[in-house]
Amino acid sequence: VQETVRRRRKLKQQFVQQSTSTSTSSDDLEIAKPKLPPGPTPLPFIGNLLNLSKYEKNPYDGFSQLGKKFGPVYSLMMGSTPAVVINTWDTIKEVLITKGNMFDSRPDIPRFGLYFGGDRQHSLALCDWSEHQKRRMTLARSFLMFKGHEECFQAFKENVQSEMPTLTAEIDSKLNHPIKTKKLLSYCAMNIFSGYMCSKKFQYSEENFKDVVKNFDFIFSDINNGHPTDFLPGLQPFFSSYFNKIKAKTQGIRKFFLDNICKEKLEKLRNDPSNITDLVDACFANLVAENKSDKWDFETILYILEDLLGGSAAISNIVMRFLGYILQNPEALATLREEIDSKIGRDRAPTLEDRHNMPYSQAVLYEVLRLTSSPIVPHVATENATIGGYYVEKGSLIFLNNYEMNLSADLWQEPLKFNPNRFLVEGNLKKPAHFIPFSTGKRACIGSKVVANTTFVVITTLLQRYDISLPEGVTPELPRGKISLDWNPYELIFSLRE
Ligand code: HEM
Repeated sequence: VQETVRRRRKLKQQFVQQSTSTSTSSDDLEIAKPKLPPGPTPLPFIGNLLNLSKYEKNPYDGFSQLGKKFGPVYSLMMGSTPAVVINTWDTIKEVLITKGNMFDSRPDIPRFGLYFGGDRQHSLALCDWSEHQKRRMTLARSFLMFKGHEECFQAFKENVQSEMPTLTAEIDSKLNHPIKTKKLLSYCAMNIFSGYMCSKKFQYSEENFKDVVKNFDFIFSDINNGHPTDFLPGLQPFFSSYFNKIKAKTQGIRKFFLDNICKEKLEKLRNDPSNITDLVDACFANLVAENKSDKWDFETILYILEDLLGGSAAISNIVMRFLGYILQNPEALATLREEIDSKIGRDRAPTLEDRHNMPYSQAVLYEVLRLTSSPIVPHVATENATIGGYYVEKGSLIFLNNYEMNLSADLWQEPLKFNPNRFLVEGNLKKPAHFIPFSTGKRACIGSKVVANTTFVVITTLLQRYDISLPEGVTPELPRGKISLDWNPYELIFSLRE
């Protein structure tokens, strides 16, 4: 502990010296006197992990509780890694926007590499920022955020809508009985994603496809939960079978895409390099780029595909949560139905364009996201810096407490109550600036539009066609602080509407 404190004092001194040597005005000299954030005293080896141990299921709740004692910005030692927790909108903005370039890395957690063939830099979400990442994200964003890409939006729209008859046919074959709904929604979401990104869809009955979707859900759930080795890497030898399981599952996923998508796609591109019809083609175009520095290797593309297709697991989980909440809130369900019946009716299928005309359905999604309170992936300081006037050393982990932004009684009335109307003002959708379920700034989520659009079409299709209920005695468990639910969290019963 003394060593850590000594090291941090030395770093602070260096930082102050650096700042003062380049300062010219008295204002700059003021800025050059930051104080260290307060925080609980760390123990040797484990740091402050004990302070968080009783919040194992939702560490961000723990971050909020410790904030009541230590203030809105405080320091922790996660094992031997220094960390800073920030609990206010002003400091979150400072990290994500004003000083975004100083906090754009990700933590070096052993599992992060394991998901991506041993190197987390292969991942879009878990890598540090780099020129290579910028190029990958520019390409991915153009396909997923649709900005200025009307043809992408149209292709996505056709994909989502054309998957709905497959989903309803599956449900129709099991009417009035409990159905493993999350499983069906996972197949549906994966087909929408692979249809759109790779121009390829699969049968829900294909064994390989079923395995890969289940493996993706496992990995997604694993990422959503913490693990003892994250901050105590010395424990890795005790978890070798768990690590091997992750390795086997991710290798299986990669092999599936290699065999079922990439080989075919490469062949097509070799025959006609100008024939670019989807995101995989656009990635492969970089494989054969003429300028050497623009070239991507085959692995890069495989991992991009894996990362983005894996996003489909977020969809099935959030749709399950959406259904779980409205089934427990009959008033919201009735209002949602009324909106569907009045704006779409019963005679035509819902379309993506309907979304902008249906603010209540959007407000319900916001309320589901607020109560879910999925964390922002931790950022890492790339240089010595300050947050809220406190000194933060290079390499510190930054926990941006979204849970506090979503559930603080200072920011919301009756924060634990399910009330979509809080997002409506005179019938129009309104969201407070501090509500950022997809984060903001240079590392913000690029899946937000895909989430909003897919969830909208799936939910409206189901509610337009079916009465949905929970089996007798079942109450959905909807844990906060993560998106993922179990593989079969609760079954649902569908019957055709009168
Ligand atoms: C309900 C669903 C989802 C939620 C709540 C969500 C939320 C988030 C959040 C909070 C971040 C971290 C941003 C930051 O560190 O500042 C993130 C990153 C990311 N998300 Fe999502 N996400 C969802 C679904 C998706 C989907 C479906 C995709 C892909 C199709 C996706 C792709 C990504 C990527 C690639 C990043 C990394 C961005 C970067 O590090 O530069 N997300 N997401």
